[in-house]
Amino acid sequence: MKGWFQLIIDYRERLGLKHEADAATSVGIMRDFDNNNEHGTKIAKHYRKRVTERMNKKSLESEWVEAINGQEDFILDEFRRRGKEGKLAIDPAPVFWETALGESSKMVMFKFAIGIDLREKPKRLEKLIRCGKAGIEAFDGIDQHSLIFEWMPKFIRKFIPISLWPDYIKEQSELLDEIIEIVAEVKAENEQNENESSLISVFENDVKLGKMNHWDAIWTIHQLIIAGNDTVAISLRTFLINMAKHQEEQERIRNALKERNYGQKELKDCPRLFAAIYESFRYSPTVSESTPFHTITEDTTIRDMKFKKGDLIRSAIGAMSFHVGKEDPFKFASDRFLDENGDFRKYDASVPYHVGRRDCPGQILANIQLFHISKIILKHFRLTTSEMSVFQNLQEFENIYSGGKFTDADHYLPNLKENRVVFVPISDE
Ligand code: HEM
Repeated sequence: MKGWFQLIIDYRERLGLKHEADAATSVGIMRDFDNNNEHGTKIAKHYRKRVTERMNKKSLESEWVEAINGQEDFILDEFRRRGKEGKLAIDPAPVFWETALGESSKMVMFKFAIGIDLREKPKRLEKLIRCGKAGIEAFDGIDQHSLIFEWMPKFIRKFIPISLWPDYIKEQSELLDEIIEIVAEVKAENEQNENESSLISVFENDVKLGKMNHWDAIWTIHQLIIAGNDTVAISLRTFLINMAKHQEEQERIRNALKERNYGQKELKDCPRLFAAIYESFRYSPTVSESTPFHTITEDTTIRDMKFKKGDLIRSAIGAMSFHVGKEDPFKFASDRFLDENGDFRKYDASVPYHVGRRDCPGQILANIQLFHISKIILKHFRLTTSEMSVFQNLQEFENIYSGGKFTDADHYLPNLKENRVVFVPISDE
């Protein structure tokens, strides 16, 4: 893991770019708190606390919901145009790569992290989206070429021409440059205006208070951008595919949304929609395994399996989801996530964001995005498809996923092979 970040730092040094930090912070952010990277561990704990505090602020939730609702016309126009008014089946994900992260104005993720309007800076927006996507692809779908580079001793690496270095290094360096510039802008703005309008402003204040340093703030924003981009886009795509494949479910959710004229403000205002989002996570997980940054904290035996303190483990999130509820696991049935009062029901085995000290710090924001963007789409479009197979057993389940080579687009997340949906405008029916 250290190699991944160290390579970006070495690349910048080779180009003569200023870089005071070593990879400690980023490694700490991405690895278990129990390792012996003291500075990284401290910063990882601190940044997670700050992200959670900010996400839990109810006063900010309405701002994000407003930001998403502000995308309604954009989402409507995009799907009508790309899907030729309901005549063409399209892959919805590219729209979300723009909306989940960006959109023309009030991007939710960037609004949360950066707090500035990128409408007048389309080049910056394009760069953040492109480099963020390249970051997660390189991180999760690491290939031999990158591994050899990461683990080769630095004194050998310095003789290798920069043109032969893996492409993602260049992109991650570009991303860092952009973040450095944005942080400087936010800092200048904060000097005139004391309020903490974004996570960057929060971190900037922490830098002043000595709780983190400048580079910790930069690396943390880098992590959030790469982790919060494709995950939301792919989850949205999968949810829409599941809606297109399961017409009755789709209709029931639409009816529930209509009851309040699509005015639901919070997740609890439409448990049926939230249940379907969780059923979609269960039925076709976005992230099928936790990160490998968890260690056993004391010797433990579970059934006949013995784990020793310090063992590295990762959870099979996808496999666990086959143990949620009593119903057939191969059946898409969002009712399993509703209790007898019709409220959302949780399960220990349903952990799309995993659990514990390294669980996903972006989950509140992600759920808000999934809920409100889906609501807008179901309001304006009936989703259909002719090309998707429904699976009834494990083998069929595996067959509908890409299972391809690392070079396949999107291989790093378990993606459905058939992913096109027809967006039929409801007003035109
Ligand atoms: C539907 C969307 C998302 C899903 C399914 C998802 C899922 C996950 C999962 C399973 C992990 C690993 C947790 C573990 O191993 O314990 C994770 C980690 C992480 N996620 Fe998310 N995530 C999503 C969206 C986001 C967003 C929007 C952000 C940023 C705002 C984000 C930031 C992160 C970060 C920084 C980590 C690493 C945490 C650490 O190692 O301490 N994620 N996510």
